[in-house]
Amino acid sequence: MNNLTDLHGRTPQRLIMASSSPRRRELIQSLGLRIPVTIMASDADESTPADWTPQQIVEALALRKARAVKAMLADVERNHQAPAVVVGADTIVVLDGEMMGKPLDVREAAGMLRRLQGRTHEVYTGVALVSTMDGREAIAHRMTQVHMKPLDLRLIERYVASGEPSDKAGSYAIQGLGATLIDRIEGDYFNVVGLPLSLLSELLGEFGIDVI
Ligand SMILES: Cc1cn([C@H]2C[C@H](O)[C@@H](COP(=O)(O)OP(=O)(O)OP(=O)(O)O)O2)c(=O)[nH]c1=O
Repeated sequence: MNNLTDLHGRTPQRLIMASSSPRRRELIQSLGLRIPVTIMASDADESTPADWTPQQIVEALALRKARAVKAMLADVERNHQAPAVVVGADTIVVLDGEMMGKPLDVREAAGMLRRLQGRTHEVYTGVALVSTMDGREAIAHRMTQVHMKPLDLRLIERYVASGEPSDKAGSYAIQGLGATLIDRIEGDYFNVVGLPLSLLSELLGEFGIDVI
């Protein structure tokens, strides 16, 4: 027996993305995996102690999301035997050590963009995989540096009015109109969008799922 199978020699037969984010859904589906991929939003608590680092936060929240969906599955699928791997992810933006999640309203969105404009910030995304077969877990994160152009206040107001910032950490979407606000990045683009596909493929490999 190799380390890609559980004690019964089984490999995961399905993947469950523990997310309500349409970006994460599209990204994981873009891999075209041979096993079925389904989506299930988690109800995980996203509060964290004030002294945690960005790495600790994104890894812990990614794991909470994956564990919460695994627990929900145990309730709703008592008789479902097909072994699954649940994937959770969490993204935050960090400027000068200050962490930014999703804005509560347009005022906060504009405030975040006023601070980010003309500066370099970091985007952290944690990814966690949890097996329903044996409870095995794998957790990691990636960091991408993002250089944002200087933006004048009227542009920020117009961008916020577009509605795009509302459900995005740091109040911008690099995959949307926000692309025009970014000068350049260092690191994985998909990490900024919310699911680093390169890291995800490495973790899936540890669970016996080959992307290519
Ligand atoms: C910086 C940035 C973030 N984002 C998004 C990715 C995440 O969806 C969101 C960060 O919030 P998260 O709390 O990580 O995720 P979520 O609440 O949207 O979804 P779920 O917890 O159900 O998986 O910000 C972009 O889409 N583009 C970007 O450029």
